[in-house]
Amino acid sequence: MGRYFPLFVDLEGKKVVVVGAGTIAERRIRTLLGFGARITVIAPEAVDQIQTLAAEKELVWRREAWSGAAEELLPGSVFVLTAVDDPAVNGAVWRACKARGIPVNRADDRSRCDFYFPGVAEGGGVTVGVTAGGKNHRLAREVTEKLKKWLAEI
Ligand SMILES: C[C@@]1(CC(=O)O)C2=NC(=C\c3[nH]c(c(CCC(=O)O)c3CC(=O)O)Cc3[nH]c(c(CC(=O)O)c3CCC(=O)O)/C=C3\N/C(=C\2)[C@@H](CCC(=O)O)[C@]3(C)CC(=O)O)/[C@H]1CCC(=O)O
Ligand SMILES: NC(=O)c1ccc[n+]([C@@H]2O[C@H](COP(=O)([O-])OP(=O)(O)OC[C@H]3O[C@@H](n4cnc5c(N)ncnc54)[C@H](O)[C@@H]3O)[C@@H](O)[C@H]2O)c1
Repeated sequence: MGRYFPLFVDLEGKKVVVVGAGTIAERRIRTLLGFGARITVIAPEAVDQIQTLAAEKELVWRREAWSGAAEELLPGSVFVLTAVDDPAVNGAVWRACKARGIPVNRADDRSRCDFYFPGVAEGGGVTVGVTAGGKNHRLAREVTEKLKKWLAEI
């Protein structure tokens, strides 16, 4: 795998589908909401924070397991994140997205990501996305934290 190009995407008012509503989905949803995305979450169970966001109408939670019927929710999604604790489900979501040409990120398999979810640092009107090329999320976090501190000072 080569290096990934850092693309900056306008998400304001745009649809993003997230499959799974656990710890990883919640962290990523928070980041995406900060960029104005209109999020639909598909999962039978959700962590409290996602339930609260749904109750506050910050996102739409479809309380259902991934299925063929849920595929109808994919069209129009700028990209899809799948962060389910079951590789079979993540694989099914991945295939459905590939069949429709929708960029997809599988949180459990770096080799099945059309894009990586970056560490995001913002400050002083600057947005930085950090990746270690899929090979070292700890390093990505460390660099992101340093950048956040540095950006807060400018
Ligand atoms: C940067 C950050 C953004 C974010 O996630 O928000 C991020 N991972 C973060 C944290 C983190 N990741 C993992 C743990 C738990 C384990 C631990 O503690 O060590 C924790 C810690 C935690 O969750 O606290 C495990 C893990 N990660 C991946 C796999 C699958 C694989 O490698 O194949 C597995 C094994 C899963 C399993 O066990 O099945 C894959 C990916 N993770 C990526 C991004 C993508 C680019 C990475 C890069 O740049 O190199 C990439 C390649 C694809 C993608 O998912 O986009 C964020 C840190 C920044 C922050 O927190 O601010
Ligand atoms: N990329 C990363 O940074 C990273 C970090 C840690 C873990 N992971 C991977 O991400 C996966 C999710 O981690 P987590 O900690 O958020 O898990 P979690 O257990 O907190 O959440 C799993 C979610 O998947 C949902 N789910 C289960 N079956 C489903 C189905 N059939 N259809 C739709 N949703 C379903 C559950 O309801 C729950 O909301 C892990 O299995 C791991 O492989 C990735």
